[in-house]
Amino acid sequence: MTDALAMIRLENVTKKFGDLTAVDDISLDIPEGEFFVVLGPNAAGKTTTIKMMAGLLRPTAGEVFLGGINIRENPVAAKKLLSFVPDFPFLYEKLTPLEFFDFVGDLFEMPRTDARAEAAKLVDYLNLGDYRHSLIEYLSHGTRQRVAIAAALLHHPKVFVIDEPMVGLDPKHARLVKDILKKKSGEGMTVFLSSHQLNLAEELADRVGIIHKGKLIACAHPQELQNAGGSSSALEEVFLKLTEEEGEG
Ligand SMILES: Nc1ncnc2c1ncn2[C@@H]1O[C@H](COP(=O)(O)OP(=O)(O)OP(=O)(O)O)[C@@H](O)[C@H]1O
Repeated sequence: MTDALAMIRLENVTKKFGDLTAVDDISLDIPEGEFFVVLGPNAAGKTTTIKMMAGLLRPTAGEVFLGGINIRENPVAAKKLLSFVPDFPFLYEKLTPLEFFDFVGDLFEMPRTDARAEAAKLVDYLNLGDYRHSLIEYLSHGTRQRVAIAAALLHHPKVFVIDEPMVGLDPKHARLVKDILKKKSGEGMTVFLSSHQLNLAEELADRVGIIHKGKLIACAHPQELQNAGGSSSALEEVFLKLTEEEGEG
């Protein structure tokens, strides 16, 4: 992966809110097709990092690049590569999922026939068939979450950023979401996923990053992290040890 173009690049990114440094000088390169999972305790700075990647927050210092494009200098071109699913996605309540997919397809200037063909595949895959004509306002949290993920996948994003994707999903639908993200990553989509679920990182990640107190304190293949924690440590032990040691210093 030496000189491959990083699909996501954070260059000395810092975000301050008044006196609080929420993200502290993070640098990170994520190559095309990598499945990157970021872990960290509450208030570590994960969502703030993600919002800077998605162009929703401007770093106090440092730069973010998507596909080599500086998101501050060229936000529209950078965001065309991106899909971002927040932990509580915004959806238009008065649309049905199919109407919403049409809307998203138009937003990304997809030909209607392509958008509908892709939407049909995603509806099928994510088990949304029974709800495709229901108003979004009547859907359960887990169903809405799947609608948001389907909408985000519709335009074949190069970079897929998702904050806490499994919240509210039952085991069957969590499995479907994990499988489709892993499959898309295998096809070249770069995934940046934030979670509290360590097993998710063990299962899916090509690389795991641990953010604590705004700093990226570890970044490696899950197995390497486990090895670093002792012969057969579970990722949980490594995570607890790293975030505890850094804790009261
Ligand atoms: N808009 C804001 N104004 C002031 N402080 C903020 C703002 N957004 C986040 N913070 C603070 O920045 C720190 C990092 O928050 P962030 O939401 O990035 O953490 P997180 O790692 O996503 O946490 P969690 O796992 O609890 O969701 C926290 O102390 C939070 O209170």
